[in-house]
This record gives sequence, C-alpha cells and structure tokens, in this order.
Amino acid sequence: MTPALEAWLRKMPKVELHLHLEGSLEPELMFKLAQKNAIDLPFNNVEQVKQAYQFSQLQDFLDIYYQGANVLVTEQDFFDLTWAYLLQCKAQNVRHVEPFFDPQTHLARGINFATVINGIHAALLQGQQELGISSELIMCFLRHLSEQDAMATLALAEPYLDKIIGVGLDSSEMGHPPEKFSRVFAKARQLGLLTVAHAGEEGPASYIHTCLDDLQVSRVDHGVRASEDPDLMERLITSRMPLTVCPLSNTKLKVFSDMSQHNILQMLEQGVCVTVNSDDPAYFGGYMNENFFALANGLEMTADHAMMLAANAIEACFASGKRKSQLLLGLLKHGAAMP
Ligand code: HPA
Ligand SMILES: [Zn+2]
Repeated sequence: MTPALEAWLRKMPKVELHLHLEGSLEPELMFKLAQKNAIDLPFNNVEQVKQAYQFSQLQDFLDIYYQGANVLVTEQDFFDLTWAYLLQCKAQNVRHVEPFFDPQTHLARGINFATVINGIHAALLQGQQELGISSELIMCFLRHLSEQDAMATLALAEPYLDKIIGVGLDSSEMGHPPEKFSRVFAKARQLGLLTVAHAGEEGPASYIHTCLDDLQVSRVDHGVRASEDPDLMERLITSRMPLTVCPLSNTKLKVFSDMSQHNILQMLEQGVCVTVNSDDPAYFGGYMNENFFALANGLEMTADHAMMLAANAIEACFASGKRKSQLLLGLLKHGAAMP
C-alpha cells in the first residue's frame, strides 16, 4: 500500500455494519473493569491477554470472548464499552454504525436487560450528539442456546423496541442452522424488527439460503462461503443482498488461510454487495482502517475498490433515506481526492 492510499483510506468516510460491542472490549478496559468489579481474570497482564488471542477456529475465539464479557456489570460499564468504540470510530472517520450486542451473555450472569441496553443506548445517543456518529442497534441471539431462551430474550426486549432496529444471530454456527430460530425471527418481524444473521462463516452455503428463505434477513453477516454455490451467488447478485464481510476476523479464525486467499474483491467484481467490517476489533487486530489496510496489502485493493465497498455499506445500512444521502455525498466528495 502506498502512503498516499493509506492516508486517503484513513480519511475515507466509513459505515460499519458488523461489530459486536463485546468484541470491542480492549484488554486495558477489561483489566480496569475486572479490578473495579472484583472479577477474576485468567490473565495477569495485557501481554498475557494478547498472547491468548491465537485462534484456530471460531469456537476458540468464542470461549475467550465470553470470558472477557464477564467484567461488564453496571450500566456505566456498558456505557464505557460503547463510548470507547465510538471514540475509535471518530478517530477513523466512521460516520454511521449498526453494532450488535449479546444480551444472553449478560442475562446468564444475573445482569438485567435494562442495565445492558440503557448503558449502550446512552452512549450511542451521546455519540450522535457529540461525535456526529449516527447509529442503529441490533440485538443478537446466541445460536448455541435454545429457541426458548431466544424467545424469552425477545420478550425482555419488548419494552425497549424503540432502542433496537433489528435482531441478529451469532455464536457457534456449525450444528446450529438458521431454521432453529425461524419462529423467533417470525415473532421479531411481527414486532416490526428487521432481521440479519451470521451465516456462511464456518457453516455451509445452504445456511445462507435458509437465512434468506426462513429468516427473511435484510443482510447476511460474513456470508463468504456463498462463493461455493453458483446459484446462491446469482441470487445474491440479482437481489443486491448485502454481505457484511470481516477480513481480519476471517484470517484470524482461519476461514481463509491468508488475506491473499480472501474472496471479497472477487465477489465485489462479480456484483455482490459486499462491505468491510471489523467484527471483534479488540480480538482480531484492528478496527475499520486496519481492515481496509489489510485488503490493500494482501489483495491489492485499489481506491476504486474501497469507494465501491464504502458505497455498498451505505446502500446496505438501515439509516433513513436522508441520512443515507448525506453519507453518500460525503463519500463522493472524498472520492474527488482519490490518489
Ligand atoms: O464472527 C462471529 N461469529 C459468530 N459469533 C460471533 N460473536 C462475535 N463474533 C462472532
Ligand atoms: Zn460477527
């Protein structure tokens, strides 16, 4: 990557659509909250934490990620976590975000739904007012838990529907196909919520078909294994179904052996609405800019590619039409200064 491309990518206005707030918990904040809340961590210092972040598959990461989330206890903790992420967004010219949170991770530890959502929502509101970052929040169900548990979580969310735009599906993909949650997602849609779901990260392309047919998703999270199924590719291209791709996550979790093997630019050139996202930046080595840099270094992504990826994210986001036009105008102005 040339220094000119790097500088231009840093300044490019960006939209992030696949970010787990619990995955933005940096080791420094993890230690601070662990001490404050008297929570035991299996690490003595930040160095040890970083050493533990070596994964050979999704489950290795999830085990450590759920352990880290144990330090989040009070409404202020959820505020601080979300605010720290928004400050990173500000520093990286990310203008609109649609983060995920995993309420079941916290409910299982006796934390109230209200504590979690009120802390996150207050930070997002302050982010809009003070940082100019617009946002929509998505509540994810953990797919390794039961349908019943997800349904009970949706019931807990009902008094807070004004703070949530949609529901998603994350955690261990293999053995937990989307149809396990058909009824939960139908109920969510009845309540007026949009739907998204992780699929085709480790799981087969058939899971992506099921997300479209059964869960009626507006976006597929990851979705990179779609390229194994030509009929599915045709379907995604024709319908402009967005995929929220996470390049650094995919290489850290060995979905691709190396960035040079990643299929995102191939899919982009074939007409798939692919976007760039950071997933769990505190665990995978970077936020939005680092993901774009990794594509420039590993796949020879050009400024044209980057503009297209950023425009796709604007097309795919759940912001109002007015906000989308503002975001697109900002991106087009930036395009005039292309290296
Ligand atoms: O990439 C992911 N996949 C599934 N579950 C997750 N929870 C956080 N990140 C992920
Ligand atoms: Zn994810």
